[in-house]
Amino acid sequence: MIQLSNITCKAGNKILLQNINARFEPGKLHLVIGPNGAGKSTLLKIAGGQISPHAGTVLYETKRLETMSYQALARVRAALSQHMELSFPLKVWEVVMMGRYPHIHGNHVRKDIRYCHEAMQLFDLEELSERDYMSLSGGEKQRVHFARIMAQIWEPVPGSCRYLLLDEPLTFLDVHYQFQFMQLLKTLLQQQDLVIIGVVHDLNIAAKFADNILLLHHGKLVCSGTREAVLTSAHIREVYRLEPVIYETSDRYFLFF
Ligand SMILES: Nc1ncnc2c1ncn2[C@@H]1O[C@H](COP(=O)(O)OP(=O)(O)OP(=O)(O)O)[C@@H](O)[C@H]1O
Repeated sequence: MIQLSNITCKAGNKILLQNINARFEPGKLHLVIGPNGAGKSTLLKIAGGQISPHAGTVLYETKRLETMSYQALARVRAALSQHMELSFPLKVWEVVMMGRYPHIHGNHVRKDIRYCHEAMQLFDLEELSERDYMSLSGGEKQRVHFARIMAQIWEPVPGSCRYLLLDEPLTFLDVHYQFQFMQLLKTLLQQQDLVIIGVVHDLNIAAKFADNILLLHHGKLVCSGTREAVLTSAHIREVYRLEPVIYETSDRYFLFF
């Protein structure tokens, strides 16, 4: 579980996040939505320990995040950033192996190779394993980074959850891989020690896959909960200045604009 309590974050005089309280339990898919500039990436970076808040606390289970060493954190928490680019020649498997660095003392061992191989299988990357990363398409590169971050937290950690933070993971993916990726997250969540928080822009993706949706606007948490509670006409109008038509049946929930 990750718990954010009374989180406030500023840049100069600008308030990026104001008094955010949120709890991210394992086994559920938590998706953060909100318009451009709402504070979604900032929230994710604070939850992942990449930036520190000006006020408030971040707990990983019962541990305060700032008491964890960088290496201890990197062994349990993997983050996919919005702008991850590598501009030096590496093979695909070498990029995936970078995920294992927090676990490696000296050279990688057989176990690291196996985990990377399994992570690449998960994202259909076996055939690309020897390819130069820089020669890949945007969607292929994105899948390499999925494999890298999964390799980072492949092994369950005794006494701890594992945490996966995904900032706009669906960018670059075609609709097939978008759905495949979201389905895969749901499957991974059957391992009850995984906490997954993602940022997405597509409200229908959030409606279809999220167990818990957090709606941010101007650095404030407007509301959180189920799709029926969060993706209402009133919230969409207030935050996105659009009038949706909502189609709802017992198992489906769509927004049309
Ligand atoms: N270091 C900084 N200095 C000044 N302003 C910043 C800084 N970092 C972020 N901001 C501002 O804070 C606001 C929230 O940024 P953030 O990246 O968290 O938004 P977001 O919801 O992820 O947006 P998007 O959907 O466009 O990616 C934006 O207005 C951004 O310009």
